[in-house]
Amino acid sequence: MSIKQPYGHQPVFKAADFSKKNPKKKKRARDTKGTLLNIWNLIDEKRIQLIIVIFMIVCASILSLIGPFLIGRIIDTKVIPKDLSGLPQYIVIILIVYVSLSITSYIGSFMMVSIAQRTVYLLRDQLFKHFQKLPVSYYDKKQHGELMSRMQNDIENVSQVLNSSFIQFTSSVVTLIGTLSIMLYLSPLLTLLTMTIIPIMFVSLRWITARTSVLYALRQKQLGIMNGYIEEIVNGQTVVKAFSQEKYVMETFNEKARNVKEYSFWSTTIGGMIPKVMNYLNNLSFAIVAGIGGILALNNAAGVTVGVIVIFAEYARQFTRPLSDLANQFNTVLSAIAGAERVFDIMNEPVEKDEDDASDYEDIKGTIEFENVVFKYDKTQKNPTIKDLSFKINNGESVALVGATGAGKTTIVQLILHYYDVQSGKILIDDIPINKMTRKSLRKEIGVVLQDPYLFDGTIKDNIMYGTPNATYEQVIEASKKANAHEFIKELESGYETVLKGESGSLSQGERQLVSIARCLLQDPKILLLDEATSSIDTVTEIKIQEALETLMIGRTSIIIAHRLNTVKKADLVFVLANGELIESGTQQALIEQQGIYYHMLNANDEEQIKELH
Ligand SMILES: Nc1ncnc2c1ncn2[C@@H]1O[C@H](COP(=O)(O)OP(=O)(O)OP(=O)(O)O)[C@@H](O)[C@H]1O
Repeated sequence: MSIKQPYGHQPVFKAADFSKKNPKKKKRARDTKGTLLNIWNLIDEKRIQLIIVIFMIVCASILSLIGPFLIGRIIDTKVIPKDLSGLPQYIVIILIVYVSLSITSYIGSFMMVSIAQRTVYLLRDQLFKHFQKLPVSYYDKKQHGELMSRMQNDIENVSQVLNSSFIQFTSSVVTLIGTLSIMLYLSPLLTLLTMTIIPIMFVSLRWITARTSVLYALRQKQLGIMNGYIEEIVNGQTVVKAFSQEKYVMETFNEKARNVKEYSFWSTTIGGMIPKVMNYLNNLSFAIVAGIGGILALNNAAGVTVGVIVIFAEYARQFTRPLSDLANQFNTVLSAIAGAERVFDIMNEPVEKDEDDASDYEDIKGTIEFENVVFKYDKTQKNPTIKDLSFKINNGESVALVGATGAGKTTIVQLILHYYDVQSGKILIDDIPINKMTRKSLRKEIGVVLQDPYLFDGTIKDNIMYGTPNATYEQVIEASKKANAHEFIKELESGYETVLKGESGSLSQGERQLVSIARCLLQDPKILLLDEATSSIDTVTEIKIQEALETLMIGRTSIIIAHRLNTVKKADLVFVLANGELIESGTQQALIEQQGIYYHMLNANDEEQIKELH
């Protein structure tokens, strides 16, 4: 959680804050063509369907142009000359036109929704699958919120555009071209008059959208900040309460919510001007066409008739609507393409990949060896996190890693799991470099028990079976008994079927660790990597954990990031680390006798502690 000055104030929104500097620039895709091509590839087997949709949209748009044209013709050829012959046929044709219009646009929309949903499903599915394959180093560099935003917002934008904007966009283009062509054909003069409003329309729309796009972007940003804050505070509730920061949290939230409110108010208010302005301009254009067209019709000039005026009145509306739609949709489409590009960017990130000559190893015994290992998390890092580290742990041995915070204990564990590649040196399991083993076969033989074990939403049984889905219920109980977890689980109302929700429900940290030890026992790995819990666990549970860990360690090579003397005492060897280097190693007896760093770490003044270790 970020630390802020209590009761400090964040800058609040000022109406004058929004400038016309366009933040959209950043949101434009770098490679629009490439991104569209990627989407096209994703649509894949639905391409024919997409072409049918485009055909339906074109038909619907043409049909919507025919309707007013026919009405105008009826006025000129039937109503004004008072000749009603053939009128019923005209009416039937108009009916057919409008019914066909409804059918084609319905079919088009229906098919488009199916294409859109499938495409978005594929996009989500592929992105999620890719998330599973990305190396741990990728997640180190990215914020959790950012990745969530790709998964949710960016894909949602693509979904919206495919669901509705695509049809609107295509139909606007066809309608615009069609209307303009018919208008020019009927009366170039009236067409020119209708178009007099276009410059006014463009200037006013530009003025409005320049402001709304900034405001919408700022609103989204503020919304993101507010949502991030909610997530942070929900997760950190216990800390908020422990430090009595409720008032500060409420004030800070209020400020963020106020920003969202202000930006939403201004963006909606200014954005809401668009339909009003368009309506006003439509009426203006109608007045011009009706006024000047009327004079021309009365004087039988320029081929203008009452029917033509009626057609123009309708077309003038049809002409400005797609223009404003296009202006509105343009940014939505561009920002969705940019969102899609960000999604494809992630999908282009290299995945965790085994070397070509890596093989599956079935019978790992569990010897672990580091040979002059040098490792940096980041290539630009000046000092390596692990510096020329060498050691060997024979199979079945247990090693306690000790050292100050930041010494590199967790890093060693992560390197054995092959989460990262080392810069130089070798890590060997049973004399085989781990980069020659598939990660799957390596990790299958490594059990991990973390300080604060992660349990998933689901039953306790499901959590114990997480790495061993084919285990029987009896095996689950047996593992739990060995892990000292059976006692507390059976006391729960639903026993093994107790559902854990959100941060492992109501289990204590100690109980969570017992469940994770049971999970590890069931997995029955050759190598164990343990990170002992640091926080205080009640003595009874602690004894249970100690016992469970001892059971777990029998017959396995174990590396324990030890925080308790008792654990260190029971390990075969102690490795003392400082700044990524092994500065002392040996049995604890030998280290104490050596009276070196480990001895001093144990607090040389505390005779009791030393005695306890002997
Ligand atoms: N993902 C990471 N990216 C960059 N640096 C990291 C990363 N993880 C750890 N480090 C750095 O590497 C060094 C060793 O960290 P590591 O977590 O291995 O120490 P540790 O001995 O396990 O400490 P602790 O006892 O506090 O858990 C630290 O300086 C830490 O800041």
